[in-house]
Amino acid sequence: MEIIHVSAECYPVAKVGGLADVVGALPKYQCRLGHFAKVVMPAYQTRFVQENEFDVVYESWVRLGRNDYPFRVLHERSNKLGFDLFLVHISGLLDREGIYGYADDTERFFAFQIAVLDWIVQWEHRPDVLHCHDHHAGLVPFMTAHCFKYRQLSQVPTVLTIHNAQYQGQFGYNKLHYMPPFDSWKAGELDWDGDINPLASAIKCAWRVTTVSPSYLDELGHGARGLESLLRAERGKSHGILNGIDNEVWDPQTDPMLVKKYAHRTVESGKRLNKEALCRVFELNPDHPLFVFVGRLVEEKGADLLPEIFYNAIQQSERKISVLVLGSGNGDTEHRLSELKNLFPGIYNTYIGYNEQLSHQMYAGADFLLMPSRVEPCGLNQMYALRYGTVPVVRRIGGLKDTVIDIGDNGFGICHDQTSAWDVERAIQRARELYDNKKLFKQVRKYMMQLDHSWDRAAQDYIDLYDIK
Ligand SMILES: Nc1ncnc2c1ncn2[C@@H]1O[C@H](COP(=O)(O)OP(=O)(O)O[C@H]2O[C@H](CO)[C@@H](O)[C@H](O)[C@H]2O)[C@@H](O)[C@H]1O
Repeated sequence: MEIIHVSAECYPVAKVGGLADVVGALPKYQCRLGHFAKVVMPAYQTRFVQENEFDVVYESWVRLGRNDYPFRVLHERSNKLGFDLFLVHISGLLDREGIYGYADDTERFFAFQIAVLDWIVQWEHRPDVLHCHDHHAGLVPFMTAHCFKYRQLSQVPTVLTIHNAQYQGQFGYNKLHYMPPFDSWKAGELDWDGDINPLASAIKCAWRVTTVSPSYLDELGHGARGLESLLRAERGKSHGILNGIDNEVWDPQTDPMLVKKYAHRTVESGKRLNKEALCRVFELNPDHPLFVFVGRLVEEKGADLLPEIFYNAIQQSERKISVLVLGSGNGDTEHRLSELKNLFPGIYNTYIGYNEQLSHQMYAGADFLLMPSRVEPCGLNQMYALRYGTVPVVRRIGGLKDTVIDIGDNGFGICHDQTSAWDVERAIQRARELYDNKKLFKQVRKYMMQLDHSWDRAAQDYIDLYDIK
């Protein structure tokens, strides 16, 4: 089967969050199952793009309104990622250092999707599936179904994977003319609530819709930033497939970013050395349980509550915990988290920014990883934590509910039901009790490191889904 993944992110080419991890791993595992999975994404100015070699496989131009943008499709030469990687290079639009957050993001991703289809439609053969990830690829199902110039692709099944329905990419009808000529009777399939909404359009037009965990699919029916009724209406073609993790990138036995590599048999000494190194850099006490948070500092992750949670938890523990935060996002949260350093030197520290290596070192060096998310479609961090022997402290929601079992239920994590400071503080207290129960703590760590969350299962689940005809 030939599967084309269309995405805005792919690790290690360009990463903002979990979308990149999934698109960097799923195709690799699909190829290992004997299929031809490929990724096509924008050519940003990232290190990976600058340091690797590419061949030009197609050249043309995209028209957006009155502007013409020449574009090139580049193919990575060495198959470095374990699948074919194609980049769409559009000068002036996509070739920037950042991935999102520009005033013309609508134009950028519109042009990207048109370029992708212009390229694919002139192939001599048809791919078996176009697999679109999130709203940046959300106009593809509409375009293949209704744009005249893509008629030859109209029979190619399209799959939409929703990694996060909080972001929908909506824009006004003043940009409708960017769309290549289409059957205007079908314009309603672009619309949601008076806007053109790429995510809603993809939910309507895609052949199948998937979410990144089964619980998230259920939750979207009553919380999806306005798309609840649409998701309920399209439930029949929707499936929840739990993400996996790339066991090769995330393996404490081989991870080159760690100070000391370790396996489940050597978890105690291995984690101790990583913890000491981390605590040295951030001036924390390695004898206290180390709680960490890694992620985007946004409300959906519960990051706005972290300053209050840490303030209270540090007092409640009589200053006998260590805390380290890595993340960036909301300016006010960043500021409040940084301020806390002045109150609790030697106990609390924070790194505002993005740092892949530090994230690995934190999963390895920490005792507990906090994820007090309000919304968590799947969550990968908790699965990385499990693999590195770090106990996840999570809210029971979305994929967190599907992957973490509380120690009270003979599991390996600490769960709480709400995203409130009180709930998280209670959970931290339970975590301290677990830390003090050395025998149980050791047992739990060893056990969770042997859980299998690799992509093998989920990669096959997607293949089974494409196969339903
Ligand atoms: N400052 C920083 N420095 C270094 N690394 C950082 C970082 N901030 C985040 N990361 C990394 O980014 C990734 C975050 O992945 P998540 O799946 O937890 O969340 P995200 O909300 O981005 O993804 C969305 O898509 C994924 C994939 O489907 C879903 O799991 C998730 O629930 C959904 O919200 C992890 O690899 C984490 O280590």
